[in-house]
Amino acid sequence: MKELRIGLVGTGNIGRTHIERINQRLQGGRVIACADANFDFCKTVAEQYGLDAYQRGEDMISSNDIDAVIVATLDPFHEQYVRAAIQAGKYVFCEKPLAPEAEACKRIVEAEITGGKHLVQVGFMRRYDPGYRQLKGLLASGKYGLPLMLHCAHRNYDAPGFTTPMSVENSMIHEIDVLRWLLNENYATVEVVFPKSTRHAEGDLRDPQIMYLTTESGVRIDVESFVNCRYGYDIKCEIVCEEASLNLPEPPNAMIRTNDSRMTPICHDWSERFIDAYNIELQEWINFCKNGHLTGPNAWDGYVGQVTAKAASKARDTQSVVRIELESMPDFYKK
Ligand SMILES: NC(=O)c1ccc[n+]([C@@H]2O[C@H](COP(=O)([O-])OP(=O)(O)OC[C@H]3O[C@@H](n4cnc5c(N)ncnc54)[C@H](O)[C@@H]3O)[C@@H](O)[C@H]2O)c1
Ligand SMILES: O[C@H]1[C@H](O)[C@@H](O)[C@H](O)[C@@H](O)[C@H]1O
Repeated sequence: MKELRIGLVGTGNIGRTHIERINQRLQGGRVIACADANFDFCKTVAEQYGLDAYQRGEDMISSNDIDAVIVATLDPFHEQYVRAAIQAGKYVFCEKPLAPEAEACKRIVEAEITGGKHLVQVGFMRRYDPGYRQLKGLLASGKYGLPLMLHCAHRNYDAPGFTTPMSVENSMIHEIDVLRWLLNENYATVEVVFPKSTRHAEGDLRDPQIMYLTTESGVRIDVESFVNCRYGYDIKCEIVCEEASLNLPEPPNAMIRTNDSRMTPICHDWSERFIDAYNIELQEWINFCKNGHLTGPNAWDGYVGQVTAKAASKARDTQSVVRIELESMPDFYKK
């Protein structure tokens, strides 16, 4: 295959950044078509980037002009397009979460198994972030003893329209996935507690929230989600091991001395903070689609994430510690 011809559904914020990175920076693939429920906007995006515009995502996905699909719509609409891609036998990269509900993720898993081919990759881009990859390498080296505790924070400058469940399902889902990948084990229990809420939280939103996870081997994790922190985009991860504390590196920035102070700027949002991770994940996805072998986060990882998120929702609503019940991984995903 010369160039992977990609159709993208969902031309919003991240959809457009993916079009730009694939068509202007990455190799071996090209977004040639797009679709969006807001068709007028979709046409302006198509015109800007020289793409074909489709009113219905399903029509684009089944078109013979398309080899592979990217889904970047709002979360509740991922399932319909991922399943349309599976139906058409096409590789599909779905932005996280695979779907907001565990049941929807399970339907995707079942459809993929029925189709008999690994087609789905989930946009858990932190697995590709050079900093998290360093942490994974340090843990694997065995030099620092076993991990015992993790202290994490996930802060967004703001999050218009966010609801209390979204802090887990849409935001902390990144930690749920990347920490399971880092530690190479599943979770056993989850609890969610609420500190005092910020005055910047809209409507009924409880913000910040703290999620406590324990893994099957007993590692204890705390993750703070603060989606209206109002100072920037800040992602922290400290892994306390038997003989060391391992810390996620921050993107480098020059320190500025000015106005009687020292200042080091930080990122404003995810698009700056994880730019390398997005580039690496999509370049690898294009390469793997072309040689017919996906290795990134799969539909089962997406499902496990939402089973954990569902347990977290129950823990939040009941203010109790909830056991995470996960069936064993199907053989299909062990290959
Ligand atoms: N990996 C990351 O760090 C990251 C970062 C940002 C967003 N995301 C994910 O990407 C997705 C999009 O987020 P965003 O910030 O770009 O949102 P956005 O609101 O900017 O864009 C969403 C787009 O989906 C379109 N849409 C809504 N319903 C649709 C439907 N039924 N069919 C087709 N199109 C539909 C909207 O018209 C809009 O253009 C979300 O799932 C989000 O969780 C991931
Ligand atoms: O909390 C946000 C995360 O920090 C980003 O990485 C995106 O996933 C975005 O969709 C979330 O709302």
